[in-house]
Amino acid sequence: MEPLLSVTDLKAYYRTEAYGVSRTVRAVDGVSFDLYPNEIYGLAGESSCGKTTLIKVISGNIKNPLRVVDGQVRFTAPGIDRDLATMTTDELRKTMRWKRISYVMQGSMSVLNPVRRIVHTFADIVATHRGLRDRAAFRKEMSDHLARLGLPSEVLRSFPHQLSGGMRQRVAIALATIFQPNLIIADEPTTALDVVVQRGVLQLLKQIQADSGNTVLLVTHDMAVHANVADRVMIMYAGRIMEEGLTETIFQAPRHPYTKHLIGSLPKIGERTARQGLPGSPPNLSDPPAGCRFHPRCPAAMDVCRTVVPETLHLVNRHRVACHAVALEEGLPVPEPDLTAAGGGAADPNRTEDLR
Ligand SMILES: Nc1ncnc2c1ncn2[C@@H]1O[C@H](COP(=O)(O)OP(=O)(O)OP(=O)(O)O)[C@@H](O)[C@H]1O
Repeated sequence: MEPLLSVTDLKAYYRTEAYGVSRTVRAVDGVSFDLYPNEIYGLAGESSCGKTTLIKVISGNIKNPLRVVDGQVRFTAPGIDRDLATMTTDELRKTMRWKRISYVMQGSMSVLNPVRRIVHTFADIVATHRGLRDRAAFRKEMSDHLARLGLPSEVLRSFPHQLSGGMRQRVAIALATIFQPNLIIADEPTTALDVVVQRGVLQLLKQIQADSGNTVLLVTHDMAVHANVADRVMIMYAGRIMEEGLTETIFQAPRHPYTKHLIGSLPKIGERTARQGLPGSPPNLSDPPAGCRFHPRCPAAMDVCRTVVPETLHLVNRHRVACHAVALEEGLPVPEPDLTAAGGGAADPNRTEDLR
């Protein structure tokens, strides 16, 4: 099957200037992955690992100081085959936003206007992106759409503040699916909600995906959400992909030490002792460590990890992992440490690269 979205060697950097000193933050640094029709793909990783930057690029929200430095974001669906990284913001807004790619974010108030009834927000979006002639037909269409999602049509007459947080988030999902987009990007969609409400919202996302056969890119740091909802999961750390695989593989047989740590830190029922955190914090991406970016925190780090960027290994069952220790476990050749690399990232091929 052909991917809906094929991201190839994407590099997206922030270039900032303060007190005459310029800094380049390598937030997404050589990322490649494919999203297929009819799947929920989970994107996981701690704060600052580059999740938001990656979805900014995919959703066409590229503004100064963010720049796409290299790579492709190819979107292929009936009637369209384009590299999103080369499209202008205006073109993306007119041809892709809502109709092809829609976006559900944490706390829906940013999409629901607090001083307007919900029906008006729906009408604005439809008027802008499809045109709105017959108001009665529009109301019927919206009521039917909400009914399909199990939502009462009365919400259309409400103001956002009259609804609970969970209901607002369901309305935001309804809004994002009006035009049956090929891709729904859900960015921490349940993070602000309590666990019971969270379950209902995730159930709705799953139901929509199953009914329409579209693709959901689910972005959250919460591994428990991925375990419950995603078909495949990708783990990012410091702007790079550490591991990707089917959800059951990632949770039952993780290979990368970082993935093992993320899964090991999930609470278990009946457990009374506190879980051990991983010492240290994600690196400063304007001066990332050489070699594997996880090596300063990795319990399995070897000399080679400090100087040579690990290649991505392709294991069975669509499982990918970038780790020298895993290569060793697999009996694959592991490079010698690069003795010419002098700390601070000199062995990182991207360090000499400048913004184009
Ligand atoms: N506008 C900006 N200017 C400079 N650096 C930025 C900017 N926005 C983000 N960054 C940096 O880019 C890196 C990746 O950030 P990003 O927000 O993509 O991570 P994230 O995984 O989404 O984290 P979070 O869950 O906290 O949003 C971080 O080092 C962050 O400090």
